[in-house]
Amino acid sequence: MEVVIVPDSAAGGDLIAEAMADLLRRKPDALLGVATGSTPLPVYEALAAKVRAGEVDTSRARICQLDEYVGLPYGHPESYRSVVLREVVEPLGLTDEAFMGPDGTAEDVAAACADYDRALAEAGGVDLQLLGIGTDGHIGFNEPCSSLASRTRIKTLTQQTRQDNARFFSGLDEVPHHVITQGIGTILEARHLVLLATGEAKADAVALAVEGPLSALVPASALQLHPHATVVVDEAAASRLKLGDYFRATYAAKPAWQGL
Ligand SMILES: N[C@@H]1[C@@H](O)[C@H](O)[C@@H](COP(=O)(O)O)O[C@@H]1O
Repeated sequence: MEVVIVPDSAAGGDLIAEAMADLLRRKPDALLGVATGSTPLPVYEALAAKVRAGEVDTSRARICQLDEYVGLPYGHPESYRSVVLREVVEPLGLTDEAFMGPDGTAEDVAAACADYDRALAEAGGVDLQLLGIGTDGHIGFNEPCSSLASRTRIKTLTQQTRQDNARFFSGLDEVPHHVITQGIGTILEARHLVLLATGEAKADAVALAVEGPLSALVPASALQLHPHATVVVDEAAASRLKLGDYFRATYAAKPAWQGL
């Protein structure tokens, strides 16, 4: 696992957008897995700016969702499908054709989950999966004690996560209890995992994920199992890392040709 400590969220966004652009220059139809929440927005803004500046062509890029609420009506502004279309697909000038996600409106949720895992595999697998982290250490919507081998499935949100996400809804009661999320096993199949965490509120979760034991209690610790995992954190999110100085020195000495 590589840990990169950046001064602020904008620098983290630039760094990851450049990694995505670099991937798309090598593989124009790369499948990019995207995350929702506030944290990844600087990544999407920086990537869209690169497209406008002619630095990268995303016209053949493919985008896939990490997770979804169950039961929000199609077109609900806070369904993750709507969020990803609004924040990623449209700004990159892509159409719905380039986009795939699990069906949170399906009557047969188990079948929708299995369908999504199959669709990801048939698409050739995810090339780069961007992740955020919940304050409880979740990735996607894999809450604490999710199996490290889990596949895409339905999960029940913790009260903490529902409270954290209530800001996107008119109140806590509006936040669904159930979600579909790529499993931890599914996420680990992506070729490159990039987790972005910013702000003091994520510092404990980051320290446990990076330096704690591998544990289902901290789902993000599963990144320790992945051969190509990059954790990008700002100073506040890095503040509880014991090895912060080592991570800084290692990144400062990294040959530029290696990229992320
Ligand atoms: N399912 C999403 C996660 O993918 C995201 O990482 C998390 C943190 O969001 P934020 O970046 O807004 O803190 O929120 C939700 O739970």
